[in-house]
Amino acid sequence: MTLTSATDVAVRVDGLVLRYGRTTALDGVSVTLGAGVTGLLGPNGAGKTTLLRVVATAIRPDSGAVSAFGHDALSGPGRLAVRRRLGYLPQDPGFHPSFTAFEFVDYVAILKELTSRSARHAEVRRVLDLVGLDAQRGKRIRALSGGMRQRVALAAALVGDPALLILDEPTVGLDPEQRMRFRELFAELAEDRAVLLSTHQTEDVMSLCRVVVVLDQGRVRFSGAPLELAGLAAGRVWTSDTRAPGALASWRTGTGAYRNVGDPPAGASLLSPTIEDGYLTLVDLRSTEGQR
Ligand SMILES: Nc1ncnc2c1ncn2[C@@H]1O[C@H](COP(=O)(O)OP(=O)(O)OP(=O)(O)O)[C@@H](O)[C@H]1O
Repeated sequence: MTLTSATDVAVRVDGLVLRYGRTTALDGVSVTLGAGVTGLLGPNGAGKTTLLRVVATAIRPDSGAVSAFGHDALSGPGRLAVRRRLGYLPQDPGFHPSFTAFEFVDYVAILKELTSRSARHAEVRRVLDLVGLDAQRGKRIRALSGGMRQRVALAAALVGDPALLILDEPTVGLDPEQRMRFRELFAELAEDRAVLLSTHQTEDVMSLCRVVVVLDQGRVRFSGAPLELAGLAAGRVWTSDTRAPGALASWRTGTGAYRNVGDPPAGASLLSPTIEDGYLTLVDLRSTEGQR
């Protein structure tokens, strides 16, 4: 199945609950993914990585359902069918530092059941080329920069041309130029694929995502277009000459004026909200800081 329109559902997650001991990491999460990039935002510990790992079939939930491309991802045969169609870039890809970039991606390709050596090697060259690492393919991973390692991990996720890409903070630690390159690549890949992207970068969400899901304490707090998320803060962002003590967030900007998010005082001079402002109105970071 190729995803031809944004309304084709690739993945359906329904009522996921997952506990680690006494911590409830997912508390009844439901989401659907179609073609395009779905961004996952949320504070540290919100459950983003846990959700990605469930969709990637790396861990099982305590309850709930996950289906992808019409297969039940929680049953044995369904799980295998789903695994064959997904690529996963975890936060820690488990590199063996003495492997070369080529060897690492080749090793992943073997795990992905590409048994013909020549076809597999052609695929490894294709994905390394796609992430711009063709010239570095013989370099050992320990000798690569952090950004290049991220690209190796992305190449590994792209082996076999998966219809579903699951990316856990793929742009962390990248410089702005590399982030831009990754964005270009994700946008291109997402034209006919479902991409689930966990990130703390609200600019990535604004520039890439068709849908953004905000998770907080294991629950979906928002699901909609990035502009709708920004719109939640309409009328709640204002500028002032001094810090606004009652605001959810108040900071002095480079111009010397304060930017405030929260309930404005009468007569405040309002600003256009960003996606970050919308996020701040949903997730009151002050109420959760002590718990994380
Ligand atoms: N293997 C584990 N054992 C016990 N608790 C865990 C485990 N993995 C995650 N948790 C807990 O589950 C909750 C959700 O964690 P998760 O890693 O999914 O959050 P996250 O949104 O990805 O956070 P971050 O933005 O920091 O990566 C947290 O309270 C975390 O401490």
